[in-house]
Amino acid sequence: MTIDKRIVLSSDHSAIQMRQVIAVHIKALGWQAIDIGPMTAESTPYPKHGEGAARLVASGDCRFGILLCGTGQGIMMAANKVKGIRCGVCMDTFSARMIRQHNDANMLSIGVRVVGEGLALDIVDAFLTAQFEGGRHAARVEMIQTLEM
Ligand SMILES: O=C(CO)[C@H](O)[C@H](O)COP(=O)(O)O
Repeated sequence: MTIDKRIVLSSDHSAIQMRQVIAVHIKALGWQAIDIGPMTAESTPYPKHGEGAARLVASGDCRFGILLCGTGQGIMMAANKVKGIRCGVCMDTFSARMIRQHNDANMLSIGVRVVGEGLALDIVDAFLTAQFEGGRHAARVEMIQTLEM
């Protein structure tokens, strides 16, 4: 399968089950799920899991990344410290669509203590089916990239 179809998944201990549900879901949609764990529910710090997934996206090994923690916020903050990552927390499908269309986000973060499974899967679908619109948005994304230099 090409890199274009590879999605890295990671979380902290709060989201082991939801991560597995999302992995099954995206595989059914034709994506390859690269699940880098953690595999047990033992307490584990979200920054290292956010960073690990972000490095696979930033290096080009994976097209997208999906992150999960209790609120989605901490793991998103960690991922966004990695150069080249644009990750947003989404709790609704509109935002999930817009972070692709306007922000060319390459990672999505969801708070599993905030949204239920059905909505989380809809958020994933919205993120994966939307396309970056370019145009006026491209210059703005370039401005974000300039901040990384
Ligand atoms: O949402 C999170 C980070 O933004 C974490 O999942 C949350 O802080 C973990 O909390 P706890 O150790 O009480 O399970």
